[in-house]
Amino acid sequence: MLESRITTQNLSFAYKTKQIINNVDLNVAAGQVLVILGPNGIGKSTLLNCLSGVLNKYQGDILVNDQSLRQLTIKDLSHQVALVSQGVNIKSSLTLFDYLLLGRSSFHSIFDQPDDHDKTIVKQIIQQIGLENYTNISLQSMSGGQRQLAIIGRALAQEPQILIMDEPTSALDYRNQTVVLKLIKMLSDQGISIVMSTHDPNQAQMVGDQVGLLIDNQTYKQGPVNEILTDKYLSKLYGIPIISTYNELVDRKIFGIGMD
Ligand SMILES: Nc1ncnc2c1ncn2[C@@H]1O[C@H](COP(=O)(O)OP(=O)(O)OP(=O)(O)O)[C@@H](O)[C@H]1O
Repeated sequence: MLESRITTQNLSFAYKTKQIINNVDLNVAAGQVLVILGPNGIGKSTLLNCLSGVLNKYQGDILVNDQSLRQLTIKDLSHQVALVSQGVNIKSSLTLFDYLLLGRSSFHSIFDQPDDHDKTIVKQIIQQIGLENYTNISLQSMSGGQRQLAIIGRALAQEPQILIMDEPTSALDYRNQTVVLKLIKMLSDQGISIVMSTHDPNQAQMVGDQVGLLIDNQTYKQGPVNEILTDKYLSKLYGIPIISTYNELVDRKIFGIGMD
């Protein structure tokens, strides 16, 4: 199977004069999960939108394997990189099945109809995200959490090598958070590279290989989970005491907020 890594070189981005991302060098090896943490408004979505090609007026470079994102055609880009955006408010009269089929459009010319292979893939994905009972329900009739799962499903329908996920569990209950975190693990085991943002360090501990901290608009720090996910770094990142304890039942650290 084709595997892809994604790296950035001196990546910077500004909205007009408002500089958000400054000289970020990140790297994700094939099949690895990089979890981005940082306070509200620091630039996580901006960074992920650059990585997925949604924002393209950045400085520096983004490389998929050794090829610049700027050199990829839209079709090649959509086969390499898919974005799971924070779109729980999308209103669409499309059924879940047809919405996911849209994710297959880059495999065909605009005059082609989806074929049986596309439909089989979409059915499999609907099972993976646990929405079989909603196959023929319109997106606008679904709950926010169900729509978040649908957005993940549509990205998977692109069969990307690199998945960029902006807070993919933010609207989900504990059970569906587990569904998505297990899916992330399974996809990375299959060689898919994943960059996701979250506000929950516990998720970084559960699925991350690497953690990237957007500390301020000038500083990005990336390293292995064990090195970066420490009480000291997290307390500094959020400006409040963060205290972890080891839980032997789940065999990992659990992070909590320290309140005096
Ligand atoms: N289209 C835009 N035009 C101008 N400024 C923007 C735009 N989108 C975002 N910003 C600003 O850029 C900064 C970073 O926003 P971004 O959404 O990337 O942060 P974030 O870390 O994802 O935040 P959150 O955790 O709250 O989702 C914020 O100050 C925001 O106000």
